[in-house]
Amino acid sequence: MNILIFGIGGVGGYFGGKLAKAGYNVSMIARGKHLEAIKKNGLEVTSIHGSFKVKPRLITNNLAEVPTPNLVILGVKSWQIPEVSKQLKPVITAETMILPLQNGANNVEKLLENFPKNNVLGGLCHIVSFVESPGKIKHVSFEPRITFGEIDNSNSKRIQNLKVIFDKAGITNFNPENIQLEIWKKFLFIATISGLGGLTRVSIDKIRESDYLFDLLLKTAQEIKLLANAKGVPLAKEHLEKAFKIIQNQPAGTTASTQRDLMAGRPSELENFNGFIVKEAEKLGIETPVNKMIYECLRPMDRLARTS
Ligand SMILES: NC(=O)C1=CN([C@@H]2O[C@H](COP(=O)(O)OP(=O)(O)OC[C@H]3O[C@@H](n4cnc5c(N)ncnc54)[C@H](OP(=O)(O)O)[C@@H]3O)[C@@H](O)[C@H]2O)C=CC1
Ligand SMILES: CC(C)(CO)C(=O)C(=O)O
Repeated sequence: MNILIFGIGGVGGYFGGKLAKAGYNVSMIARGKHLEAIKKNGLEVTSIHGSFKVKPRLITNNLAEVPTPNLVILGVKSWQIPEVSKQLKPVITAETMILPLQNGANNVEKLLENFPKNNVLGGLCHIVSFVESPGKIKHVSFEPRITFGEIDNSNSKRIQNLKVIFDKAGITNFNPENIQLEIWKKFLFIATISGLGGLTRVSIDKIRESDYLFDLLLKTAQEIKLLANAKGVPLAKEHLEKAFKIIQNQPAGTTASTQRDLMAGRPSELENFNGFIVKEAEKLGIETPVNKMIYECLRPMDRLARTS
């Protein structure tokens, strides 16, 4: 099994590192100082579940050097998927599985613009991790977990094989009955806290302390549920309640990664979060005024981050 990890950031670095450590034939695509550091010293993963260092079979920025992959795990940001898909095309065969782990609800759709259905899996992950310095990944909280499945939700042989691979690598994993629902459950949680968090620039506890802001948070989530339902995704009241239980239980000081990108003036996943909600809702004739307000307030900042 040739595994290609494209993007060795917090997510690609942690899960790719675990697969390489388990002895799988892992190639990694990275760039810049990070690439040089991994080439020289290997990939170092500092984790609350046990730190380790690995040398992947191949670390490069040149896809032409990579052995034909059976599995590609995408560790880039969601807005990078279209560009990365174009780069990947020459190495993808009819048998290759492409697994996106990004936050966001339309990563599968973006992949399907470039690849046939058979190549694309649905996926997401839970972890809090980041590049600490070139060659070093830090995992600081959450039990890391990959949720994955066929986009038609069938329990195929290749999905069963993938489960064995993740199990052998010591990666907690979950093949749900409905991968679209899982993607939207995560999206409901992450898009809700990221947008308003980015706009208010305060951590979750400060939002919880304000009745006004907490109500806005709830309205953001209700609009996401409305959109999901209009798209045929059975996101239910109980999922919304569960997401808010998690929001209620987040420790003081918690911020989401997209919120941190927005606050730091880095390009963010705004377009894939609130931007996607607003545009998709407009197509379906659904009103999403709270998400629109958040999106339009943050849009100039995100644009600036991309041009500066
Ligand atoms: N980090 C986390 O805790 C979690 C993140 N997620 C989601 O996972 C996705 C990835 O996030 P995260 O890992 O944090 O992102 P990072 O920015 O840490 O990692 C992305 C990596 O991809 C690299 N990359 C992008 N394009 C290329 C390219 N063309 N060639 C080589 N390398 C490339 C980036 O390099 P460079 O720095 O040079 O741009 C960077 O190292 C996002 O959708 C995020 O929302 C989900 C759950 C948790
Ligand atoms: C909320 C969390 C940490 C869960 O994986 C996440 O996805 C993010 O911050 O982007």
